[in-house]
Amino acid sequence: MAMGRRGISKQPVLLIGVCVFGACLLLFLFMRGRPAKPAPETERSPSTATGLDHLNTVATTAKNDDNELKSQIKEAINEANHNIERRLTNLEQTASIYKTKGTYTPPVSQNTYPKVKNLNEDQRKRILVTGGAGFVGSHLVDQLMLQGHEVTVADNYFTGRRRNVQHWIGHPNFELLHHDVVEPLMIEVDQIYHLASPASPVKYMYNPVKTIKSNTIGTINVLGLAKRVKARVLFASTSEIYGDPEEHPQKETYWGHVNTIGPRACYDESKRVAETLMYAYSKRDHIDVRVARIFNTYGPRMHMYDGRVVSNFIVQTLNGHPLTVYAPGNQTRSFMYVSDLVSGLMKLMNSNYSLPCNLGNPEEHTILEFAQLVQDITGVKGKVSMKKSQQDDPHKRKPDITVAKTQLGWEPKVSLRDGILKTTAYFRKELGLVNNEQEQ
Ligand SMILES: O=C(O)[C@H]1O[C@H](OP(=O)(O)OP(=O)(O)OC[C@H]2O[C@@H](n3ccc(=O)[nH]c3=O)[C@H](O)[C@@H]2O)[C@H](O)[C@@H](O)[C@@H]1O
Repeated sequence: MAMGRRGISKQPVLLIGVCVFGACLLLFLFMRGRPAKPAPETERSPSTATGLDHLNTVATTAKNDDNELKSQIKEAINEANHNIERRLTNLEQTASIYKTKGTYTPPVSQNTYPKVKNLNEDQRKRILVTGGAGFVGSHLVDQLMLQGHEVTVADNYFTGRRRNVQHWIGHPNFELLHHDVVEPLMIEVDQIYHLASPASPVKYMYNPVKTIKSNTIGTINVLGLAKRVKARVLFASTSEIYGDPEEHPQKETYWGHVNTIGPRACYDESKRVAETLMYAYSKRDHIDVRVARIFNTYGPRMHMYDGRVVSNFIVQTLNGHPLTVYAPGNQTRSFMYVSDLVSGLMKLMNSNYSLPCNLGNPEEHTILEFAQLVQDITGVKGKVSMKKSQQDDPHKRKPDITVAKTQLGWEPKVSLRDGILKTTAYFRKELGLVNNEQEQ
């Protein structure tokens, strides 16, 4: 019996041995048969890359020495497994931080930040910027940080980008939350700049219901937070609440002319409701509110494919493509550089003025003139390609900024020429037409 058992038990061992050897041989032949074309480094994790390179080396050097081959392959597989386990542990740690804190700020290798002011406890405010990773939001965050405040950014990254605030990540005064304002947020703050909303017509028309939710439910959530923690709120409203205006230039007292069922209504009407909510909460719950009606703003950190006219024209010019002008071309806009807007927003927030306030540059141009200006300023000649008109596109727009001048002592400072030059320099970099060092 004993002899029989020993005889039977030898067979599976032998079988397993043959299988392992066969598998290794197949792997060896497979590696040898593969063309020597490694995947690009960016597509491979370091652990996978190390493991595969090792296997390749083993497979090509071991030749006929099967035992050596087997043990080296085993070693390579162990090493790859070990690396995978290590990376999994790291990911699990990250996930558990995210689960408990609702946020995860990865460590950054750099520890040099732009120099911020050292404010004492009384002067330093805790400030929330919704949409703070967006084009305007990130410039505002820069100024608030430089002034020495504690800044929390909440952004869902629909149009915002982490890279816009990358330079603050890890700073003790800065926190970045991946958060959509349609969900409530529970934090302690003294001031809220509520900027979260898509702003380019192309982007806000992409999902009209989502745009409406961001501006209505999002604003209710922000006002709810303001009520709980007694924070002052500034809402980023827009010149679009005037619709296709019948009064020119537009004063804050003008009630507007909006097509409630047109393609722009999701933005225009939800911004109008948001303004209404601001004053309804203010009246009922005594919340301190500010409403900025922002006119066409441009500058660095606009997305290359944002879709608005300034980024479109500059990128088209630099790419040598025709400039797309929507008919008729004699519609007008007044363009403000982003740093002017940021100083206006901060002045309004810290003023005693609580009624809506226009922030814009009153210098008005037709779109055809603007196309010519972009070419003159950049020094690159291009063609104009006339496209069919956009439904409900406002025919004219120009802010009356008397209120901002008298109540805030604010007016724009950056000329269109300087602003376009700075923005062009930014897009040159984005397009890879110049390296970073050259531009700085
Ligand atoms: O800043 C504002 O006051 C508001 O206006 C903008 O809307 P709009 O003025 O239509 O912005 P653009 O998309 O830049 O268009 C400006 C004009 O240029 C025209 N355009 C746009 C893009 C293009 O490639 N070609 C072109 O001729 C448009 O038809 C429009 O007449 C945005 O909707 C809002 O973010 C903002 O609140």
